[in-house]
Amino acid sequence: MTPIKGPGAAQSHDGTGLRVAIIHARWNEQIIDALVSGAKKQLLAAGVTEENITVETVPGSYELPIGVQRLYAASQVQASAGEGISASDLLSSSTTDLKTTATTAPKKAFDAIIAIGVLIKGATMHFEYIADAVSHGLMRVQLDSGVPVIFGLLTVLTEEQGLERAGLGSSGMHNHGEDWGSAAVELGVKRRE
Ligand SMILES: O=Nc1c(NC[C@H](O)[C@H](O)[C@H](O)CO)[nH]c(=O)[nH]c1=O
Repeated sequence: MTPIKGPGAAQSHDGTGLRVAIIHARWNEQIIDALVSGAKKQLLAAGVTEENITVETVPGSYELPIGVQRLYAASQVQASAGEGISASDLLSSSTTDLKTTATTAPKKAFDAIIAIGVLIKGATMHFEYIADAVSHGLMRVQLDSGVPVIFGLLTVLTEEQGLERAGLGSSGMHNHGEDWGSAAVELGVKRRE
């Protein structure tokens, strides 16, 4: 029987020419790395080129909203400044701890940004406060800036739940990062229309 819960039938969108950023926290790296790989795999499969995918990191999920905000703003400056200005020069001038891996500035601002983090419930209320702050923060950045921000924050109660949702568990659950990559392409394409 087809499960009721799930992302629905896959749609196909042409990601050619899209510029997408993946910004991820560095906590719980084994799960993070699998999620980032899954998202990147879907971006490439949709035609987004390697040079149009920028990967950034922040210390933890709590830094994702400011990281997304600063990264998008830097890409807008890049777009107005044109080629040749390295993104890291632009970012370093903004006294942020974000360092992009880009070497030359593509002309476009990001069409979509995927924010990836993994929060694992501990013995205190820290998990709840970060999850709430980051969820609202990413939504605010998305609506204020107009750039689609794909919500890639896993809020899991156990390590096993996190491994399962990164496609690393024994249940065969799919890698949720792939859903996020597909969502970034769809929203990026629709934003251009
Ligand atoms: O505590 N657990 C986690 C965590 N804490 C750090 C937090 O996001 C932030 O970086 C620091 O508080 C400094 O601002 N960050 C995560 O991504 N996952 C966790 O499971």
